[in-house]
Amino acid sequence: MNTLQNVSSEFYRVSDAFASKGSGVFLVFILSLSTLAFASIILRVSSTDRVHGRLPPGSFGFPFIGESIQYYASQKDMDALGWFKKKREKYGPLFKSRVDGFKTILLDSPGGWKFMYSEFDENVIRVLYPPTVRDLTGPDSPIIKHGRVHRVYKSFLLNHFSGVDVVHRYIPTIGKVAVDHINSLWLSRSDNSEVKAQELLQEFTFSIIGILILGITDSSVLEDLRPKFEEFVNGFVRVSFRLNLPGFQYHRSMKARSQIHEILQRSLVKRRAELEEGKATSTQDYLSVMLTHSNEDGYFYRDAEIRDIMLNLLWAGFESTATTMTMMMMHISRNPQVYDELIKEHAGIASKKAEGEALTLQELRSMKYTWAVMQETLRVSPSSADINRVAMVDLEYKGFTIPKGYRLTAAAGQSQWNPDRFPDPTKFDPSRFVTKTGTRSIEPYIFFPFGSGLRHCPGYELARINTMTLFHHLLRNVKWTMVYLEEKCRYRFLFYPEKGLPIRITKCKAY
Ligand code: HEM
Repeated sequence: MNTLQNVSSEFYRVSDAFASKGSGVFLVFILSLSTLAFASIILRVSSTDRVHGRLPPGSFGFPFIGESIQYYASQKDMDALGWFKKKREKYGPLFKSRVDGFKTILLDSPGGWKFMYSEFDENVIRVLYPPTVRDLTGPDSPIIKHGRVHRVYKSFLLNHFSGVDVVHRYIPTIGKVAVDHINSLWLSRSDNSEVKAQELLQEFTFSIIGILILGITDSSVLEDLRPKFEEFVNGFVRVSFRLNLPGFQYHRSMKARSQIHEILQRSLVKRRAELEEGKATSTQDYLSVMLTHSNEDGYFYRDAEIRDIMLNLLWAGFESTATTMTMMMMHISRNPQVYDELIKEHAGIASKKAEGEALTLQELRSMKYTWAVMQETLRVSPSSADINRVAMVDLEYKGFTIPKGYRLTAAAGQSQWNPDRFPDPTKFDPSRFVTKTGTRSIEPYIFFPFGSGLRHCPGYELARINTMTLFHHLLRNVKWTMVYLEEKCRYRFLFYPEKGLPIRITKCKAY
């Protein structure tokens, strides 16, 4: 084990003790120990590695915090002249730094990103999540697992969640939820009063995931779940010590996690009974699938695993999709020519359909311009700003050694905001992804909003269909204007409009 792994595991051990105990005596004891441990961490982190080979160029910056401040500042702001660019000019497309306490190798080339994504063997490169994410997602969470356990889970998920036949089944439900949502929440507010688009879009995404994944159709259950889920998510996005004590965000989020598990367990027990009584089908949603199908080893998931999987999917699918839709709405509002192109595309599709007829998968896939608008949204305002892995052995890349225990990081902004790859990067221009005759192909490994390789997002198709469907019905029925056209965006691991995108809605029949 090298220094970093010693440091990380020591840090995690101390942090584990903090996280699990709450008594006063224990706290005093732990506080003293942790002061010593922290001092030793600082000393050891500052010490030099014994590296076999040549490290990539760069500097680690200050002990422990390293260059985290510069790193996060450059992720917030699409300033092509920022820290990333200075580093690239000084060191080239592969450089070392220290971010979040980790000795980190930042990769800034398609070849480097391809290398990082080749998580071909968990004994070589692994996915890396911080301990708070590990705690909140749970011990049975498959996304933090590696190797065979992860692969079997992933293929189960993809078979039962993203296959074409499954997607066909989901489409009418998504269409119905979208129309009901617009009728009840958008058209009812079309008196030009101010409303926050972000909240409406979150409501929609939550209902879809609630129905398709958790199998919750009862709106009172969803209403009960929602505030608990928000508290749970705060544990990922707010900076907090990993202290399971009242007053700390970590404690509130872990408590919310237990409350959500209770709700999920009730849904699970209810569904099991409904399946036995023939009142539910084995494929009506992902909950039914998990209760009735075994994975490829012939193994049925335990209740604890099902709860963790459901909560993981809710977490992974909710914020990313809702935020992407919100940012997409903001970009459309600011670019009237994009709005006009969208109307043209959707009017063309609607003209071939009877009033109220559901969209088909083929029609959703034919929405090339809308898809380009969604991609351009994810380019300008990425919803996964960085992807992290850890080297499990000393790795060799381009004549350099990436030592065991080092973090490998691909920062979306480095690629997506680079003027050499995307000219005039601050301009919102969907034509980067689409031509008059179809989709424009993008060089591999320069744009990866849904990741790549083994960890590629399994919710990709769902996110796309949700967005295409909702915008088809929204553009048809309402016109919105931003209250603050120059509203700024904040970055908290995702980009959010600072004020929640207040808009005014009016009814319209665009096509
Ligand atoms: C616009 C919406 C979305 C974006 C931009 C997005 C992005 C991503 C990215 C970049 C990753 C890869 C992370 C890595 O390599 O470390 C990922 C993984 C994942 N996503 Fe999504 N996602 C979206 C929607 C969804 C939805 C709707 C779901 C499910 C309901 C979902 C479930 C997951 C899961 C479970 C993983 C982990 C996969 C694994 O560990 O193998 N995502 N997503």
